Amino acid sequence: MQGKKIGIIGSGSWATAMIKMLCENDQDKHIFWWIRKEEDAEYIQQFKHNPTYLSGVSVDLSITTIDTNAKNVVVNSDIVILNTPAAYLKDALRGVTKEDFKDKIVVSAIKGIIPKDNLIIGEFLEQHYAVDIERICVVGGPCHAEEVALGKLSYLTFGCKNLDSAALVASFLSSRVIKTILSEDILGIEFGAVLKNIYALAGGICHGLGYGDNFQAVLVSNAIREMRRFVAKVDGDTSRDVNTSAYLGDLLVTAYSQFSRNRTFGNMIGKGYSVQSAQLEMNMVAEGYYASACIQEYAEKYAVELPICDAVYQILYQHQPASKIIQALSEKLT
Ligand SMILES: NC(=O)C1=CN([C@@H]2O[C@H](COP(=O)(O)OP(=O)(O)OC[C@H]3O[C@@H](n4cnc5c(N)ncnc54)[C@H](O)[C@@H]3O)[C@@H](O)[C@H]2O)C=CC1
Ligand SMILES: O=C(CO)COP(=O)(O)O
Repeated sequence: MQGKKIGIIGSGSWATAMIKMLCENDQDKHIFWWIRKEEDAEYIQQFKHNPTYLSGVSVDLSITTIDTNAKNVVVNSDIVILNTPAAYLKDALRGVTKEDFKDKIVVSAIKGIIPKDNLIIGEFLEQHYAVDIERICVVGGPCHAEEVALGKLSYLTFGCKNLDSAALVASFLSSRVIKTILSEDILGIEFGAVLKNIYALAGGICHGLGYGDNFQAVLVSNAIREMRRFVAKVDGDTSRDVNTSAYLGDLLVTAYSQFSRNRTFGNMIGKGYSVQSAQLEMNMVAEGYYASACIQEYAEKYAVELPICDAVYQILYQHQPASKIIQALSEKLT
């Protein structure tokens, strides 16, 4: 086995899109891919496709080992990419120890907060697995798995305090159609991604209620300012440029794209679906639903006003009528 060994933990759309990026990138490597369900692993082994997500993507089994044991994948890899929804990460890593993560570069492709622990993934890795901040990398930027599957030109931002590590990870995912950007702003990229999901959910709710593009534009304009205020409050950095692709870019793609899980989920809520029925209707996870509850605690902790996040929380968790809450929100937007 030549080159670096790269592990992927996750078997949904984004993990499958990353498998495509890795398989199409021409650097020497071997991939270890954790698949949650035994039957899916057998299917991929036989047919070289994920049966459930992005089934058009073909898996190069000459450089990919499929495994249903996450510990094996972590232990065998030099670089481990975490790619489950945040709510399932602890479950996916059951049995994996701090020792297993020792000296690895650990990459989070997750855009969510671990519910109950209320930790973004970087914090979770430091606290639960003693992963040093220099070895934690996050992947952000506007990039839908479905467009990666279609070979559409996309840009990813790799955030790491150690830019050499960010560059190393990026070098395995880049290609003619995947451009990479490096950044040291792990915290900003992580929180930006968490918040944009909540804002896209708000946009979906408004669309479902019948608000038009004029209002959506005002909502998104307020959302990026709310994001900047929040992240600056968390780390005290007021110089961050949120108009770049990892922040504004990701907010725009999630707020407007037909592929967005969060917008689709919000749209159903705006149309009157209950949270449960909207979740059942989608075979995918809208991270913004979980993040909405978690971010309330952060807002209190950092004493920062987040009117859009508050509105989403009142609709999803306090069962307030969406039309009344969005009407009240609309009075606060500028
Ligand atoms: N889909 C996309 O285009 C992008 C997704 N992301 C992020 O990637 C992360 C993964 O999301 P997706 O791949 O989109 O997920 P998805 O919504 O496509 O798939 C759901 C995933 O959850 C897993 N799952 C369902 N029930 C589970 C359980 N009980 N225990 C463990 N796992 C379970 C499924 O196996 C599947 O991997 C999220 O944080 C998302 O925000 C980031 C960028 C793009
Ligand atoms: O983060 C994403 C694209 O950058 C995916 O999230 P959505 O599917 O909600 O847009």
